Amino acid sequence: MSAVVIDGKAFAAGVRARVASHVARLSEEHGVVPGLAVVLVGEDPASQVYVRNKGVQTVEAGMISFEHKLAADTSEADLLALVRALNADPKVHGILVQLPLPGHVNADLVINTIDPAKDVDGFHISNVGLLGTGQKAMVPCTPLGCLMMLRAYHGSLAGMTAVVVGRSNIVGKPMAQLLLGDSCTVTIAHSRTRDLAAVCRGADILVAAVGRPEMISGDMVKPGATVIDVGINRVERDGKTRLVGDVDFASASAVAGAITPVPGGVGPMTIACLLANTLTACCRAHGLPEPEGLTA
Ligand SMILES: NC(=O)C1=CN([C@@H]2O[C@H](COP(=O)(O)OP(=O)(O)OC[C@H]3O[C@@H](n4cnc5c(N)ncnc54)[C@H](OP(=O)(O)O)[C@@H]3O)[C@@H](O)[C@H]2O)C=CC1
Ligand SMILES: Nc1nc(=O)c2c([nH]1)NC[C@@H]1CN(c3ccc(C(=O)N[C@@H](CCC(=O)O)C(=O)O)cc3)C=[N+]21
Repeated sequence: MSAVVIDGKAFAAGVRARVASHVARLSEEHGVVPGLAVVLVGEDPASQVYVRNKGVQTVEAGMISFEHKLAADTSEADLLALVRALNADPKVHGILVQLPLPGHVNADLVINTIDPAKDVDGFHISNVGLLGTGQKAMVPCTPLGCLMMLRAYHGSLAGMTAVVVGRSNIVGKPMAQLLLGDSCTVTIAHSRTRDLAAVCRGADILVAAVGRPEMISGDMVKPGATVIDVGINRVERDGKTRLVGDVDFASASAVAGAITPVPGGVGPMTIACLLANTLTACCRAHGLPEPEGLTA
């Protein structure tokens, strides 16, 4: 069997087009333009590429992009002061502080200083609590993008067995909450899980968010399962730097029913969902109707 490849890049282009048309309507009918502020501390090359992509796509969607690039040795106090200034700025509807932050900064403190209504990453404890209790929240972009693709492919996910490999606050845990919200039977696996292969083989939906290149191989996949590969790993192959996922695409796609590729899968959807969250935050801030189908 050869799996259907879920085209995240095309899917993301569709989401961005829907965002852009809603943004155009907002500015025509209400004179409101959504604004996204992205804060990058330090000069990690991968983060710089990612932040640049976000800025370009924000502007392409008709929104305003505010980029704040700070030196790696910026103090925690200065970063907190910037976050508070962005909280108070009415032109800014969404705030994203790129992670990871340098070690001398308390990342939890920074994230929890963001106004929850502007927390387009959905990492603030208020949004985490709202999501966990099934209330309206800002939903983390990467898991939201995965959920959108799963819903589009399967329709209802109710009753399916889902396994999420990885328990980080930014991917694994919120992914599990969203799948539970869609009535999957959810298992979260991690580095201490016994017999990971057997756990994974029970999954109708297998989400890999591990950060280990090509760790999930075809023998860990249930025949016909849907495999979502969140991993973004830069590896050296034949003298070149290549991007690979946490799933061994060649062996897994021979067994799975559907699979997302890397690149061109979850990554582009993450940015599309960031734009969708910024639009949603803007609509909520102005008491205007929210776009449909762009939230969880
Ligand atoms: N496409 C996108 O938009 C995004 C992609 N990513 C990518 O997703 C991946 C995961 O990111 P993130 O969640 O931040 O990573 P973290 O490093 O925060 O978490 C990794 C998780 O994987 C688990 N793990 C590590 N090794 C194993 C193992 N051998 N067996 C089972 N579980 C294991 C860890 O378990 P334990 O808790 O026990 O240590 C941990 O829970 C990375 O490749 C990252 O680059 C991340 C964000 C967005
Ligand atoms: N506060 C915060 N929020 C995040 O959402 C966040 C973060 N910090 N820190 C880093 C991770 C990583 N992440 C990616 C998003 C898109 C691609 C992406 O677009 N990837 C393209 C390829 C891009 C390339 O070629 O490098 C693809 O998979 O096709 C990758 C990675 C968001 N993250």
